Amino acid sequence: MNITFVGGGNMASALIGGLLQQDYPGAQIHVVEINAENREKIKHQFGVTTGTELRAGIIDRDVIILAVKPQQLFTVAKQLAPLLAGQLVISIAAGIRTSDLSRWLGSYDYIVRAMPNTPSLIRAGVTGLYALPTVINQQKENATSILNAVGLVLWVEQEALLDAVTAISGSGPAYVFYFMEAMLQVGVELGLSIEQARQLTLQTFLGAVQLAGQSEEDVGILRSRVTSKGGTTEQALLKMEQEDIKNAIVRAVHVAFKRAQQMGDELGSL
Ligand SMILES: NC(=O)C1=CN([C@@H]2O[C@H](COP(=O)(O)OP(=O)(O)OC[C@H]3O[C@@H](n4cnc5c(N)ncnc54)[C@H](OP(=O)(O)O)[C@@H]3O)[C@@H](O)[C@H]2O)C=CC1
Ligand SMILES: O=C(O)[C@@H]1CCC=N1
Repeated sequence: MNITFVGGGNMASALIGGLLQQDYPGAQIHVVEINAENREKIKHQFGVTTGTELRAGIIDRDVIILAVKPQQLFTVAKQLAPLLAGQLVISIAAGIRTSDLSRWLGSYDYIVRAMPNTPSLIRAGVTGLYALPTVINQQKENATSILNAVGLVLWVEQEALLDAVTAISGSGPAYVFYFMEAMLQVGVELGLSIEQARQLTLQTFLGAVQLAGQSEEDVGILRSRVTSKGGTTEQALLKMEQEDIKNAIVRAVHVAFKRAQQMGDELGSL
């Protein structure tokens, strides 16, 4: 499949990097990017062809992945509309509904909405997918195969659930990195070198994730196994409870979900 990315920023880079790591032929990937700095970065990092314009020849490809910011999608869609002739359009924009994108593209039928995440760069991503009912099976398979190359794929039947996917796994890596930043900070405050704090923190996340993934028990039980009576973890968790950390995280993730809905409402009215 020949793929054109429109927008070559953070998420497009993660997808392209993951695809190339899986031996996807770079010659089949083209990136349209208006930002000169990002365009150069993509060209040097991945060796794929780049350009600044949407035009026939670039767009007559099997798959077009829209990877601009949600606020930029309307303009891109309006430029793209006259160039479409049956290609599969995959939009990764948070919040933007397929019905609105279809309207901007002149009642276009072949749209899949995707919500990937940045670990796609190392093929450890996870992507939620939703297809307009008019998308043909072969195109759904193509979308699955592209996103499967960079991680796990999960189709949802109701498009609204993609806003939940956005709040959990789309934004999720940032929550994890935030927690890591806190652990690293304390490690250094307590006298470890940055490298030691980094090794301890990363291996702790990796080990905990692998343990949770391989265990049949739920994460609450796994947590209780770390928490020795009268020990250190108990004190740390007590402090977290007192500071209402879990509820703060719950509220924060709900806010991400609401923001996705809000972007869909606001930008969808264009
Ligand atoms: N980052 C993430 O983890 C994830 C992001 N997403 C979605 O992916 C999309 C991109 O996000 P992200 O990569 O973070 O954003 P970036 O800003 O890093 O990337 C978007 C790029 O597209 C460029 N661009 C803007 N207009 C055009 C145009 N008309 N033609 C070609 N290129 C254009 C931008 O240029 P300029 O900088 O000059 O505006 C920018 O370089 C968003 O819709 C986001 O919701 C989805 C899942 C995860
Ligand atoms: O922050 C954002 O809006 C995008 C969507 C999910 C991750 N990044």
